[in-house]
Amino acid sequence: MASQISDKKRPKKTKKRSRVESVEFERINSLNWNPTLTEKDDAFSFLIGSNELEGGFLCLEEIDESEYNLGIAKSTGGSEEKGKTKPKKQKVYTKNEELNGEAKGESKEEIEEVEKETKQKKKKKKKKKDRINKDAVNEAEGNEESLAVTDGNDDQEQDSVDETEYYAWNELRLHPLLMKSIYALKFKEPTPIQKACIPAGAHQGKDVVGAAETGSGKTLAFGLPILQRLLEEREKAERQLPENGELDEKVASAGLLRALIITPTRELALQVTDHLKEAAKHSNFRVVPIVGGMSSEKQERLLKTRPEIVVGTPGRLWELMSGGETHLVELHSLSFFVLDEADRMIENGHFHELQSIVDMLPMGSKSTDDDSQKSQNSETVSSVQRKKRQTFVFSATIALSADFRKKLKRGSQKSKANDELNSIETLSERAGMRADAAIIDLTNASILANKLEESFIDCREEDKDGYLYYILSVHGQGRTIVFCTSIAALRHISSLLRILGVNVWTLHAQMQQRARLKAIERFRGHEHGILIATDVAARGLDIPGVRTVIHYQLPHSAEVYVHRSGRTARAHSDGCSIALITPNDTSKFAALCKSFSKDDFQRFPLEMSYMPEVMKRLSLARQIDKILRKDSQDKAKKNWLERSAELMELVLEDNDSEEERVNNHKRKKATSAQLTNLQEELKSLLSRPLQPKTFSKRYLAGAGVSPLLQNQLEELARLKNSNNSGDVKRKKMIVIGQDCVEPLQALRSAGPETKLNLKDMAEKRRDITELRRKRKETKKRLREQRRKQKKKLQGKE
Ligand SMILES: Nc1ncnc2c1ncn2[C@@H]1O[C@H](COP(=O)(O)OP(=O)(O)OP(=O)(O)O)[C@@H](O)[C@H]1O
Repeated sequence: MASQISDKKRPKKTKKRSRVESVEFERINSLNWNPTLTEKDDAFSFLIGSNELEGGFLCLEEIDESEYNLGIAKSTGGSEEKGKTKPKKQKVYTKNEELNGEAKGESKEEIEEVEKETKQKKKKKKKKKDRINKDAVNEAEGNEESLAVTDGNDDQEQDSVDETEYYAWNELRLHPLLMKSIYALKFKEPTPIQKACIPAGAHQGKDVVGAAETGSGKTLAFGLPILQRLLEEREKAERQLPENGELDEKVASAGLLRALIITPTRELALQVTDHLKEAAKHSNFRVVPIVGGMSSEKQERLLKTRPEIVVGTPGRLWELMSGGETHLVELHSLSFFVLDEADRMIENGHFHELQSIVDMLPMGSKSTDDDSQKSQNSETVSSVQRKKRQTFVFSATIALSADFRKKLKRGSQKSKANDELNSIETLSERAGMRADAAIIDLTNASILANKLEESFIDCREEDKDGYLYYILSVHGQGRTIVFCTSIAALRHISSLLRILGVNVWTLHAQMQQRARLKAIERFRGHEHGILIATDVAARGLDIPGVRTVIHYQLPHSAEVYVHRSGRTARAHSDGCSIALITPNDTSKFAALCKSFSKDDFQRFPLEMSYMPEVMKRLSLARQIDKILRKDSQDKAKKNWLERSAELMELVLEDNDSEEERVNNHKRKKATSAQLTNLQEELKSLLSRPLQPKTFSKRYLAGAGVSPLLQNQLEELARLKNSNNSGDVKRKKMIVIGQDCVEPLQALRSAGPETKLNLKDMAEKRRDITELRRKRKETKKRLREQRRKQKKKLQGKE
């Protein structure tokens, strides 16, 4: 309907509108995007409202609207049913239609009611402006009190904000409503990737390829430009309205899908949704996640609320799109297309669906007849808007991908030889990325996060469990994520650690989505939590306070290593990673180091005197685990047999002889007694703190060291170390209060002797190979000599 209106009138109005637009543009550009709302600038106050559709992990986990008061319209998703979710926007459009005399089926009373409501709103708006104005006056009069930035809907949010602390954001000219969110998030300054991407994405309207280290704020680097442009667009249309009284086509496009963000994992999609919701809190844009593992019907209901921004995983998105879900197939209005963790997207398991989604996007500037066909169905958005769709492609490891590395080096020039279909470059181009895209690569040579300290422990395969237990119990401070490559390994260590009394949560792809989210939520809620995860948790998960990442098994690629390690040392924090390296891993590890251009790696400092006690406990735990595993396997087998028999209506007969039954019974009893004994023994060991066999001269360690004693010992260590400054290597004393020292702290306190120079290592390896070759040659020569001598002797005879 809206397009019918504008189509008829457009030719006459174009000139006037473009003049009005240019005046408006000038005015908007001249606006100081300072969050101090003055009467003149405060055109947004009436838009401020709470986004009722709050998501978050738990909301989505349960996703039962009634439990979480989501207020999702159950039937048609019509605006009337949305309740409080988007009332203001909806009313504005109704009014617009009325002004254009095009409103259908609206009675006079309805129109009067709308007018009445609009008047009330204006009154409210004026009240708020007065209040803000008063604040501005206070400020102008030199009142030192910081301005309280409040949400338009409630006065409870009275956190006072000292805007001067946020001056670093000024140059980015973000919308006041976005600045309000930034104050609430307490992000004092933009991160470098945000600084680089916001001008290009938000003000120059460019496509952006962004590469920056893990945890560097990439989500807002694409999220803020999207919100900024949507806000500007809305504001412009709102301002235009009273002047020409005509319905703006972009305003009419609200309620259509404007931004589609695709992430490789469900958890990441939910997290990005949460992050964007926080940023969009005051702008009233709706952000909805569409991910697998949750009921499609419920997600379809979420889509009926017609969110402007959808964040999803390729599988579920494609499932709904190919099923013709209305909101998702109306892509003519899409102005932003984002590939987060783009390099992961082109890997197996994601690519097919993603390609199908990309192929559904209108072709932008390469618009074809086919597109114009589609646009006939599009009621509201002009082809100009379609051509302006922005594409954002982000990842921390994009620069590690061979084809993109080339592109990043070349700048925005187009690739000449790009035959590979499943490359990020091809995918971006198919998604409509323009040749003048801004390419922003802030990754350093090693790609790894700056504040990340890396280390390794070289050990035998059978000792890995022991070292893992050692780190978790001797240095059990802060959150830790232990990464495994296989689910079998994950099950093995989580079972052992639980027997050893270490509380762990697990996360892997075979878990139900609900359980996956619960595990993350619980891990997030525990200051010293331990999460054992496969690589589903490697990308994007943003959990504050993760201090240590342990690679129990090395990942298959350098990219995954970067992302795993990037779960720590995020935002402005530091952290460390520890890789457990067995002899089988050495070549893989060397290749990893090579891809990060790393010269030296640090050995994690171990206090070996703990190991006898560690191994004693571990041996008991392994025996207990074996018995419990066997028992549960037997039970599962029995249950399966019984169930199958029941299904087939058969009666199971016990064919065992009396003697066999007695023996079985005896065996069970003995196993049970053995289990009790082992458990008792382990319990008694666990009741005592883990103690080193002997106190080393260099390390003072032990459980239960009080903070006071810890301080005194540290002071002593400092004194001792400064007295022996000449011979630091031998005499340096480190104080370890068990459970008080984070792995990072232990790593930093360790002397330079733990540094392993990889060049030296490679040289040594070369020397050894050379030595072996020489030995082999000598042996061969000797053998040859002996053979000749033997022949000679035989000839003489
Ligand atoms: N300007 C900022 N100042 C402080 N913290 C910020 C800022 N921007 C984002 N953050 C915080 O930094 C953390 C990491 O952000 P984000 O998840 O966007 O990183 P990322 O670069 O996408 O990481 P990854 O590559 O691992 O996905 C988040 O907790 C986010 O809230």
